[in-house]
Amino acid sequence: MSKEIKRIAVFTSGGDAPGMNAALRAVVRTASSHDMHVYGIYRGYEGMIDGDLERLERGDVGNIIHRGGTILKTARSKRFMTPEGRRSAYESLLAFDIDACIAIGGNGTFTGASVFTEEYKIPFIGIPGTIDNDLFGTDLTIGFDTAVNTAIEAVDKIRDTADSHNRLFFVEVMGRNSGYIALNTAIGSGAGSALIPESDMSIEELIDTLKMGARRKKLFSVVIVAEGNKNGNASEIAQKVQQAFDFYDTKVTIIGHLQRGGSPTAIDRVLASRLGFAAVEGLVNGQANVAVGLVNGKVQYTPFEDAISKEKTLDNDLVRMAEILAQ
Ligand SMILES: Nc1ncnc2c1ncn2[C@@H]1O[C@H](COP(=O)(O)OP(=O)(O)O)[C@@H](O)[C@H]1O
Ligand SMILES: O=P(O)(O)OC[C@H]1O[C@](O)(COP(=O)(O)O)[C@@H](O)[C@@H]1O
Ligand SMILES: [Mg+2]
Repeated sequence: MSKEIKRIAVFTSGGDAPGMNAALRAVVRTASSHDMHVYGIYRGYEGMIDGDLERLERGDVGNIIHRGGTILKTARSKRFMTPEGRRSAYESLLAFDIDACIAIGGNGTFTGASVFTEEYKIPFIGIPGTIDNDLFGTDLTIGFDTAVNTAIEAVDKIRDTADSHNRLFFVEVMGRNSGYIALNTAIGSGAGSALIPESDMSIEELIDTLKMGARRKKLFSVVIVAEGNKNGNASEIAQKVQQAFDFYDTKVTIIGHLQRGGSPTAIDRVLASRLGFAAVEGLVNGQANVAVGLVNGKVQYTPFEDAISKEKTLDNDLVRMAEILAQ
């Protein structure tokens, strides 16, 4: 019989993502409804190592559901990658008498949680919070929808100026090793092409596609470049294309961290609320060392091992559709 969970700690870690606050709110309020005490850990694993924890009550998470970023702050922690760092983190959790942890973060955060729970017997539940949407075991990660909406809004604006000149814009979006943001931005903004890590499209093939457009007297074009694609960054690609094909005047826009901020969309707020709620309910029902997600609209718990190691593959039909619709 597992120990009754009375005190939990919650933290945000890795890249911040819009909706993390909404998830935190749901965790605190659901846990309170089970009479648990909740501690917020500041700055992710860094704060866990330093013992930077503070009691959070229902009222402390009021007026945050609509705010981007994370009120708990976040960090990428080198120290947690070492056994000594993790030992200090464990000692902090013991000092606060923490029975279980809820980690809101991405693949790196879950990898850290998985390593930690192998070493120390404190149950963890992961809530997928990253704009990259690169986690197996959930159709959507918190922040992805907001990031795509931000990128689409940017491309809409770029279209206006691209159309007014005879210009080819390369718009670079985030997604460390994943083309989710790029592909969805391309589909939603009606871009001419997307270069994503999952596809083998070469610069030559891209130039052929652009030439086809030029033959149809397409006077401007927008190409979405995922930062993790195989042909280099947007500036390098733009330079190569400009040298080989000068029909268009070429420009580059890197959306960058704009994609990480802003008020979460309705989809992200509802997703975050559902996942925060399900994380606590999962703990109450004996779940441990799993990530919570929504698959086909239903809550699902996936062991950390699978959430980290199994690949969430892009739907090939979606890639094919994007290519057809762009012509
Ligand atoms: N193999 C690992 N062992 C221990 N901790 C890890 C490991 N991989 C990642 N982490 C921890 O998780 C943190 C967040 O991971 P990161 O990749 O930066 O963001 P995300 O969780 O958003 O993918 C890292 O800074 C590190 O502290
Ligand atoms: O903000 P940083 O530290 O420059 O990191 C940028 C990276 O973070 C992300 O925005 C989000 O990734 P994670 O959620 O995995 O941290 C990536 O798309 C991008 O490559
Ligand atoms: Mg990540």
